[in-house]
Amino acid sequence: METVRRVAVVGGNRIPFARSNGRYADASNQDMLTTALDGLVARFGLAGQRLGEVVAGAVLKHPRDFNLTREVVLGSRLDPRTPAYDIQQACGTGLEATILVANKIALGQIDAGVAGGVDTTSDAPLAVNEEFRRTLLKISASRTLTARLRAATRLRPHQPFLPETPRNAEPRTGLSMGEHAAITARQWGIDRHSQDVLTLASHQRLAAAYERGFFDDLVTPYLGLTRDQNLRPDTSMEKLAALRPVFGTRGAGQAEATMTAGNSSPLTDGASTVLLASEEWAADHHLPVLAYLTFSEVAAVDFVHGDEGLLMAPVYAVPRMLARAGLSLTDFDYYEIHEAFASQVLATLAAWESAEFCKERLGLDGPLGTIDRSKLNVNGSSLAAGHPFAATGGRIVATLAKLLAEDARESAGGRAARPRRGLISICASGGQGVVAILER
Ligand SMILES: CC(=O)CC(=O)SCCNC(=O)CCNC(=O)[C@H](O)C(C)(C)COP(=O)(O)OP(=O)(O)OC[C@H]1O[C@@H](n2cnc3c(N)ncnc32)[C@H](O)[C@@H]1OP(=O)(O)O
Repeated sequence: METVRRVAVVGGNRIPFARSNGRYADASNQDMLTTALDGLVARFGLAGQRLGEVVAGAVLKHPRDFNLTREVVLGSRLDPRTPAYDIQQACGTGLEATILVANKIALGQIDAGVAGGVDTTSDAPLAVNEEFRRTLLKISASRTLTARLRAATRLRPHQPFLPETPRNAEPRTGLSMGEHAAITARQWGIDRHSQDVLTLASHQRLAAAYERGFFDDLVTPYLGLTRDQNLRPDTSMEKLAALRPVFGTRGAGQAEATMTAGNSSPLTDGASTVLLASEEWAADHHLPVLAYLTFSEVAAVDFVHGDEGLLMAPVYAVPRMLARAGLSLTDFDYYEIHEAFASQVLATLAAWESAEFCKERLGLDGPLGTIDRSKLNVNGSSLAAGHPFAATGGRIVATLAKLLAEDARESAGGRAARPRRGLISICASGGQGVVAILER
């Protein structure tokens, strides 16, 4: 059995995130992820190096992208002998990829690797309709001309013109992510004003972070974008309050619909990567360590048969992880809670603050705790930056690792100080949640 080693986050690189059908409308997943990876290679002097592995993925993937990540490695400046493969855990993909690479490093199976994710809603895959596809398969599998002609008689002129587009909907319920979040918002009584306050803070904090150069060594300009295209530094409570609700507007309770295009993350294109390594590998390559990935957890909720919110699985994953780590919810300097929707972040916090919920559902004696809001998403999150599904995890890991490193440097002035800690929480479709702890 190998010894468990500490896993270092060395750094990250992403491209600015673009609005759907915005600046990256003509870019593919492969183009974007290759650019993000090559930026990482350039930043850390990895050209020609053979890494342990590269793990990444996309939520919306074309059939042509058989092993997208391997194609990306072959198109990058890494040694082509670097193994690579795709994973998919919805919006948890980037963080799950990070955990996979980290686990192999911890077990001594590899010394360094890259985790990443990419998504485009502009270049989404289109499938031909099911009936047409089945007929084409039958024609191509037919062995004789007669059989082929017989299969071809099932073709109908309208079939080729009815493509199937991917829907941002949960297969088991047919509801969109936003509709699910609206149900949860109503269950938890999350009001419009609180959602807009969180949204405004996200934009203001992301803008401030860009202004002070925080992202200078995390984001590489691409196709004319130097910062996230969705960022609206000039947004205001008045502008947000003027937007009309877009989710929860049908059926019972429509009068209380609170979710708008402002307080929902937008459809986004983008890619991110993170370099992870053993401490020895980082030292051998003269690369400073930003932070360490110490714990992770994945949970799932039964949103199909029960009354659990689709995006509420992190509510369960976090306390389990805290119990294993011997920590409480308030033992953190920073909280990175992915902002799929402002209402979902606020419902998550409300659940942890509810004695009743924590007793009944989490088996605790009382509330899990209340977090200090000034420590939440201090450099903005998905409401402002956008949310290219699989790329969000890498954005968050790299951002938090750098934040912890900066903070440790500033607060200790070089002296040994208490460890700095950050919590990552990402909700994913399918009723799942991926969470992790970074320490410095
Ligand atoms: C998938 C997983 O596994 C887990 C998850 O993360 S779940 C989350 C997955 N993601 C989603 O579900 C995406 C949800 N978002 C959407 O579907 C779409 O963005 C949306 C339906 C909410 C809005 O779409 P849209 O109408 O095309 O947005 P958009 O045109 O940008 O904005 C509408 C208006 O609001 C305005 N607006 C948006 N944000 C604003 C802000 N912060 N301040 C001021 N105005 C704003 C825009 O300017 C626009 O105004 P005009 O019509 O006057 O131009």
